[in-house]
Amino acid sequence: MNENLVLIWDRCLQFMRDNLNAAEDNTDLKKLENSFDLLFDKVQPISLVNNNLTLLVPSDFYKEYIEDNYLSLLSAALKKNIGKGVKLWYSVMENKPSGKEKPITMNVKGISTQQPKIQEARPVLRENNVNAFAVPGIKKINIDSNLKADQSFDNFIEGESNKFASTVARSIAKRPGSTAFNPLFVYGGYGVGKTHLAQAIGLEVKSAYPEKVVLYQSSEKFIQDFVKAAKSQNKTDFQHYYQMIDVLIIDDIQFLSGKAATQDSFFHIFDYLHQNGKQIILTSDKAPADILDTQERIISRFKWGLSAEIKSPNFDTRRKIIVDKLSRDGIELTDDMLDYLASEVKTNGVRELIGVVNAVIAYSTVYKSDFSLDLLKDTINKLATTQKKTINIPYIQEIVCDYFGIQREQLLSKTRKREIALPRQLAMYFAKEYTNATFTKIGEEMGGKDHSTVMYACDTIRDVSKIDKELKKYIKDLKEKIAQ
Ligand SMILES: Nc1ncnc2c1ncn2[C@@H]1O[C@H](COP(=O)(O)OP(=O)(O)OP(=O)(O)O)[C@@H](O)[C@H]1O
Repeated sequence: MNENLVLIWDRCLQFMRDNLNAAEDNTDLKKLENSFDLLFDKVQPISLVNNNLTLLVPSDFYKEYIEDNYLSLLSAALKKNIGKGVKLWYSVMENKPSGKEKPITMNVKGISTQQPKIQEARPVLRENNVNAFAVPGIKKINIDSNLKADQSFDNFIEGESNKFASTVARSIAKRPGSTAFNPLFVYGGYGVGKTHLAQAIGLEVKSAYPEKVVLYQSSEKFIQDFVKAAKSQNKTDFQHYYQMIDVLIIDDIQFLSGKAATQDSFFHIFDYLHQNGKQIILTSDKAPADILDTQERIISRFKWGLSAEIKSPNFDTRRKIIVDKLSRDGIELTDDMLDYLASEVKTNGVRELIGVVNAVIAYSTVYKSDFSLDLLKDTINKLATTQKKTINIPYIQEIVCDYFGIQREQLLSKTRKREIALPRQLAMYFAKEYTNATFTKIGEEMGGKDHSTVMYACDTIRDVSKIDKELKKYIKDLKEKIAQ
């Protein structure tokens, strides 16, 4: 790289940094200070020819984030260090929608210090292409968006584990369907905040653009609706319904695995929405490449926009979440208590952390000013003991196998022999009764059974136990054993 260019760019960065640091009275700029190095570390100047400066950026996200947040600062830095009339170009590294791994670069015009106007980065994504599934005469309808008011950006604590995903989410919420992040594919482990973030986008869009139709849907509901529609020959209506949505959020998209017909329908909905500049947000417990039994054309579409991972929160983020949650309930703990909580409760997801904080809130409300570090430690120990007794699917399987004297492998097998099939149905029934697991999740843990098999098992046990004395006794005995 040209040494002179490096020096000039360094001076520009320094100018921007200095001005962010000085912006004590401007909270918006102060917020940007935190992301400055994170962002500009990955940006390189690659040429400066005839007042045309080209920056190499890892993806469209960087270009858009720079232009959304640093436009005037960057413009001033270029003017000061290079002179008037500098034109800025971006060279964007990215994966092609075909899913090919090899990065390509693409030159995109950016700001000019004469006319600091934002240029469209990828017109091809924003064109209103003619779409193959257009149905004339579709009218907007009022639907329940399935959004929960408490899952907003305001309640979402940012930290290293989710910084990237939440920054992108906020960008999308400002301009749904008009950024390059379409679809946004958020993935990560259990309870790390994927649903919360996806819901926050929906809420923000609804508040900024009330006329937009936003729909949050679990993939289970999507699959159930599809199956119902297919049975009653209403597949076209099903598709049309989803094609009316402006911002479609589908949670836990990995559950579409192995459902070829639902995938076909999803494919058509996806293409229609994408081609019409509608925003699609998907969450999953796996990265696109790790999702099994899903058509390649769908996996490649997952990669078209942006995949953002949310990881388990680190100490700092856990601490911030705890402080935020407590303060909402008007509770203050001392620093050593907060440190203790954040370091001891190292659950993977945020869900368990919130469970523990709720218990702490309950105890501190009872003990008030007597709630000390020792009492807090005691509370956490008690919780740890109770948590060991948590009823989960493997625990239910163990009890059922013990009771009927069968092996776990037999329980999870496909055999339809009554002496195995009945315990299996009972295990499914108790899994639904005693855990929060979905039908799909239970099916997965019961040896890869379909969610409809689990639904059928639960219905059967419920119905037959009303008249069958033997089954009634099994249920009574097993209930006692599970609760012990
Ligand atoms: N960063 C965060 N700030 C505040 N609350 C959070 C955060 N992350 C998660 N939560 C809370 O933790 C709980 C679990 O989060 P959420 O349901 O979004 O997880 P998830 O990743 O979708 O989980 P799953 O894999 O089970 O679907 C929710 O109550 C959510 O509000």
